[in-house]
Amino acid sequence: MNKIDKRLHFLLGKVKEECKKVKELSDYELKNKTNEFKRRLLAGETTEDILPEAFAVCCEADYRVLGMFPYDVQILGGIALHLCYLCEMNTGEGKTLTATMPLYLNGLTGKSTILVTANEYLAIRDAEEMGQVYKFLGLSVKAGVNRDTNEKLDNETKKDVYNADIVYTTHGALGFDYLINNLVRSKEDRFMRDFYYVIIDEADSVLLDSASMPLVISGSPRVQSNLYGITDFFVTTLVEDVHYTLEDKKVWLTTKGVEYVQRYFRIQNLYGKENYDILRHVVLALRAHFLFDKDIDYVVTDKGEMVLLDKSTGRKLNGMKLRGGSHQAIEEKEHLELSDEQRSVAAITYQNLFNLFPKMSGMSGTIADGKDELLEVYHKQVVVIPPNKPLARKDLPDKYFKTSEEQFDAVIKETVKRHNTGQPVLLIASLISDTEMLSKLLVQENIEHSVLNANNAFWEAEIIKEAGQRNVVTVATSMAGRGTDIHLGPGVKELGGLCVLGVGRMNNTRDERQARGRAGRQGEPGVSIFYTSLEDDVCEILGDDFLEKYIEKDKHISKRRIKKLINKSQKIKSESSVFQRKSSVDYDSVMQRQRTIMYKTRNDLIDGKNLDENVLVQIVGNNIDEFFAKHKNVDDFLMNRYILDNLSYRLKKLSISTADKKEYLKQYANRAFNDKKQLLGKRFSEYCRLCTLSALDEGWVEEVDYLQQLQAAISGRSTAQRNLLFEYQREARISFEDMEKSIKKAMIRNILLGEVSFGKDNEMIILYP
Ligand SMILES: Nc1ncnc2c1ncn2[C@@H]1O[C@H](COP(=O)(O)OP(=O)(O)OP(=O)(O)O)[C@@H](O)[C@H]1O
Repeated sequence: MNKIDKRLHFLLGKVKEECKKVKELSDYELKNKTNEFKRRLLAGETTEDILPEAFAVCCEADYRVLGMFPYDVQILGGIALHLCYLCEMNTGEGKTLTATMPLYLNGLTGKSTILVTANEYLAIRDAEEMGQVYKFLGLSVKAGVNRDTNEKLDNETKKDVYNADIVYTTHGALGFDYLINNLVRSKEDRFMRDFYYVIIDEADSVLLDSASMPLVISGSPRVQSNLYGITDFFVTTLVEDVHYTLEDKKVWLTTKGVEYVQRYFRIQNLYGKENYDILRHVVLALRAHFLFDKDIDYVVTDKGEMVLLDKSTGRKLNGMKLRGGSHQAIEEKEHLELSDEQRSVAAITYQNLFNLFPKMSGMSGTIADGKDELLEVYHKQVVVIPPNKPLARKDLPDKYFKTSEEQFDAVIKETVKRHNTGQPVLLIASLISDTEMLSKLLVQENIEHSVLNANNAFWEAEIIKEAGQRNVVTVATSMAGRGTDIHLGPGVKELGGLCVLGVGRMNNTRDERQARGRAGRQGEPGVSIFYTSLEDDVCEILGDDFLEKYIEKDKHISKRRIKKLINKSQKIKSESSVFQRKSSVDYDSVMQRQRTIMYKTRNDLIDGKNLDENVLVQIVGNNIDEFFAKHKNVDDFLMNRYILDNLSYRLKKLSISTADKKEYLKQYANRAFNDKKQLLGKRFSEYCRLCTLSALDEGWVEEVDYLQQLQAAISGRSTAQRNLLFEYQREARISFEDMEKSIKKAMIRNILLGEVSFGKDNEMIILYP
């Protein structure tokens, strides 16, 4: 037993001792423990000190309210979660109940305690079901999402939600709320407390699979660029390996390609700042043509709309847009009407979101597969909790086929065979098109079945519940592979439990283990088999030409060879995902550093931190110095222009010498500043704060948008000679400095040129220049 396991078992022993004592308490006494714990925490005891007792109280409440007493392994898991490890517990071991203990303990601190689950259905279900326990013990609990995902919660409701002792929500809702909470303009509109403790359910899916897709809040549309059409055509004239290189799902221009762009667009240096827009559009068009495939990455609907597909589940991602112009570039390639290109107002990745929690933990049935990456990126250790009962599921060896035709044929034969005995069968495929094909073949065999590839987690979960009944056949995309609890109907155990048939190699082994994990829950019997072929989506990475050679009609190829090729493809695929995620961490750390500074400054301003007037005067002076540095000859016309644009709408001649123009402007500015100060009296500092906030937001929104685009543009530069990350960091630093300068200008302009009036509650209304 290693050191961590020893500590967990030691604490488990303590909890079990306390459990014996707690059993004797009346309901009233048990509930009263919550107040006692809160008092003791306030008096200086730590959560670790009270862990054994608090866990015991929660176990007893779990039993009295839900009829389930946590097993020892669940208590172990709960302790590991409290100690902020990432916890692997087998699928079906009861992670939902496990989480009640650490959530209760951390909820006692009065600090924000949150559990994020994979979808709205689970968040609402768990808040309701597990919520009964917390309510019984006197803690409040809320779900942070609505049943109807289109219906958004308003800020007042959100305040109520995030003030609850324990919150169940989804990672998406939490991320967006965090961003929205940092866009508010006044203290009263804030609805979130500082983060404290989080448990991430299906942590590998959130921290790894969803990690590189940032959450982005979009604002007003950008003016539509007319470069999409030209660059789209231009890209069709390029020759592979002469003008561009395509490798491992990446594409970039060769030196010859760069020269060709320069000739074609008649520009000197494609990488010069002045040609940034051309570079960006060429890169976008290259990616649209060579990295995005119709019917695999996206579909075009009858209405002529491009809709993205989720590669791991095959779902249509309605309403989801690629960022930084990629969406429009693909629309252009497909000759569709271009949708509005929205500016990014705020963005964050999950990695950075969860790193904001001083205490972060997670659980999943399949997290140990990613343990090295999790340690490297999140500095988090994975702890594997043994199952309560030994696993009785039989995971049979994968079956290998040359073509998808043979593969589907074999799956259907196996389904028919098992179905004839009454055993329930769950077929899980990665792509929507595969589920449709399976369904067609089942109809031909006259087998009744349900197909789950819709976009509604509530509905899905209800149907999948039936999947364990006698004679039931269910076809689903891998979205049914996580978090769904399939109970066996009467007599099914005797038939061997649920049979999971996986169709096609998945992108990583974790998804496969999740799919198998629908069977054999809680030590029940079950069976799983995967059917794979060279035409599986993962094998695409080997290249069409290469594959065609093998798939040719009459050519013989041994099963061993097929197995080798498929294993290799999955390995390449998951390694390239790891690489992509690591590079997205590096890129995002730049934005994270900037965001930390900006949010801190913003929060200080919203919280009423006053600006030092001397500093303001100094900024005015610096702005003027910079103006003179930029313009060698400042004549009267330029001077007046500067005054009108920055200092005052009314030009008046001051009775001081204009011999030293710089000095004259500084005096002018000082007077304007003092006039404003006099006009506003006591409310001057509040006014300055609001003006600064407005300038800050304007600058930051531009920067966020720019960084999003910069990342897209940079990724298309030749990787051979350049360190892309380094270039990105350098350009990001320059743009941050530029932003600081423009914020300083805008804040002074706002202060000196802003028009103030007062509303009926005497609130300040400012019309910014
Ligand atoms: N201590 C317990 N006593 C009795 N039943 C339990 C206990 N713990 C969990 N269960 C039951 O076990 C089932 C599986 O629980 P749950 O869905 O939380 O598993 P899971 O670990 O989240 O699975 P997955 O990894 O698939 O999400 C549920 O039906 C639950 O009611």
